[in-house]
Amino acid sequence: MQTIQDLVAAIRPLDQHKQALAAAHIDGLVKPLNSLGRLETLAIQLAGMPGLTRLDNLQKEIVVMCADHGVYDEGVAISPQQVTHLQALNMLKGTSGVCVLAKSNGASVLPVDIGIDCEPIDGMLSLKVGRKSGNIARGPAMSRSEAEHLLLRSAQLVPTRAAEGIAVFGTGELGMANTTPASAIISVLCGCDPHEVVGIGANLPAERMAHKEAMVRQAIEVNQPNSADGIDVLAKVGGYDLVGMTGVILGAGSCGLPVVLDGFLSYAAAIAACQIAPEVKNYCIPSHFSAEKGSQRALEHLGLTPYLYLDLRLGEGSGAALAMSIVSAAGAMYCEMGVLAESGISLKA
Ligand SMILES: O=C(O)c1ccc[n+]([C@@H]2O[C@H](COP(=O)([O-])O)[C@@H](O)[C@H]2O)c1
Ligand SMILES: Cc1cc2nc[nH]c2cc1C
Repeated sequence: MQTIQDLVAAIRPLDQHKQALAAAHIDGLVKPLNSLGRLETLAIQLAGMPGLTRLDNLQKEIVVMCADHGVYDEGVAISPQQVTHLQALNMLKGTSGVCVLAKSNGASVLPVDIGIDCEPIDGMLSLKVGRKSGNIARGPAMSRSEAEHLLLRSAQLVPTRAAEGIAVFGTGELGMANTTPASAIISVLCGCDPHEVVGIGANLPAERMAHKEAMVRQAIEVNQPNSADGIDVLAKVGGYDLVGMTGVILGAGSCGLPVVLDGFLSYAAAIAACQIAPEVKNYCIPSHFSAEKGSQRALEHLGLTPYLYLDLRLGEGSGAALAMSIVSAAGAMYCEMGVLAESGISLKA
């Protein structure tokens, strides 16, 4: 993929003919009509994706974009910044929350250093162009060319992993303070006040919330991001991990493959991806409703209804990992259920 334009142009609409055939197939399965609810609409969504050749035995992977954020220095998060580095090591060891949930749902985890504030980590894929993004409360997170470079490199991970058999991608992240840039992205692209979207992140005390909100407001004022240009918004008030997630979403769309979103950070990335290429929404599968404050607003903007309501707010891709089992179940239902016509059952009394 040479340019962002190529990436966007490769995102095709879902195949409506295949979807109509899939809907008819599902209606003929041995069950009352529509009784598998959203599992049925999910299978129809998957059936329309040009990159999926089969729906059974789907191989799944969560790509965890790990990065640090300059805006951490403004006191917008309480976890020590080194947690990004230390928890990235746990990603490699398999002891992080997402690793455990991915394993129990038959998915692999691909941790990526896309800007952790540390020396290169042995055994970890690196797309790093800097050790942490710029402080958005004082200037841009990165240059436009850095954002474009990282977007393309992240998108390229999808065909690379798809060549190894991965069919379903999940968006994960890790980055202390990243709910601050995510709130800024959502405020700008949804056209709403920061007060509507700024939340506690990883347990910011109530007395620091007004300051975090002020920093989001300041970031937008200082940088003046153009809400009609998703890349400008990501570069000015985003962060490396958020750009990486946006790249994975666009990359999945360009390969005609599904991408399962995680929580608040992936809502921000998905909103940016949809600004850049609206067609990519068809490839997005929501997972859970994050407990972060701005979730309702962000999901409304995306027009997506999550499958799981579990009060999760860990991030890392943990909710995407859980929802992978729903994606697999939709595929199994589609491929393995018996058909009414061969069952001797008539639905009419
Ligand atoms: O996924 C979510 O909805 C979510 C909500 C709040 C916090 N997080 C995680 O917590 C970190 C960001 O929180 P904070 O307070 O440091 O901005 C980052 O590593 C995220 O993975 C994640
Ligand atoms: C331990 C820890 C793990 C995390 N995973 C995502 N954000 C996190 C924040 C903390 C503090």
